[in-house]
Amino acid sequence: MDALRIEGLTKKYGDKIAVDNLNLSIPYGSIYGIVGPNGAGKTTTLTMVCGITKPDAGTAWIAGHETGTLESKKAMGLLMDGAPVFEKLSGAEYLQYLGALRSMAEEDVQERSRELLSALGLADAATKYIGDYSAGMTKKILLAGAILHDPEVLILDEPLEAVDPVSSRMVQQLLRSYAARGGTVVLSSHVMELVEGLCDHVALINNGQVAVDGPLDEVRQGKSLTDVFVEYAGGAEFDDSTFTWLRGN
Ligand SMILES: Nc1ncnc2c1ncn2[C@@H]1O[C@H](COP(=O)(O)OP(=O)(O)OP(=O)(O)O)[C@@H](O)[C@H]1O
Repeated sequence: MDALRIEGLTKKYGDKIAVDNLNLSIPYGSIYGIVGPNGAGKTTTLTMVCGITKPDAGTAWIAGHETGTLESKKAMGLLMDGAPVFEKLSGAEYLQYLGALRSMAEEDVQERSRELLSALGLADAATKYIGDYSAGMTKKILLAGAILHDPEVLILDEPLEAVDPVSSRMVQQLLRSYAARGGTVVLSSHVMELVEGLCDHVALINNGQVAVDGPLDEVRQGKSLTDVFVEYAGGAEFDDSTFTWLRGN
């Protein structure tokens, strides 16, 4: 059984096929990177996987539980880039709220919150409104919220974009340690160095489909992930004869 299995997921917006009969198998204990160009369908795929967006066809299973079921929601921790946040809760209150929602024992929530806030450099901001957090601080408190209940699978949409290098290193260590203990991380990112340094598996999504996937070294075949990305996703050459108006006289 896979930690996350996606079969035939499809989503259209009008005439645009955002996700096109997409299949993916993500093994337990892996740190799985999903990469692809802007508009490739990464976020749409992840929102369907976690039950936020209803697919037109296909389904997914999280730790063996079909998407949308209570069991699937219990099994996952979720960080969605751009999702609304509780601006009028402090970081500590947000974690308390999530703990209560998950019926966690109060002392567990206290202890885990303390550890998470401290590790993520948010201890001093624990009593500050999330609405007053910077973009990176918001990412980190959402990550703390995703991991608080020790889920089987963490689904993280662009978790480290806007996070400073010190915190990013700490988060990566946290994710590695979580995966080494059997947890599964599925993350999307545009930072190829991050994916190369952190993930053991990768899938490149292009035009709503998986262009290539597998263990990182098999996908890379001795090349950099950026080269593989450009190979599959293509890239326009910059034409120096254009933009003549840019600082032109
Ligand atoms: N709610 C929506 N209504 C209409 N079109 C949408 C909607 N959500 C996504 N799309 C379209 O679906 C396609 C896939 O978008 P998606 O956000 O999944 O891409 P992505 O790979 O996450 O991109 P990025 O790397 O820029 O975050 C895009 O063409 C986008 O315009």
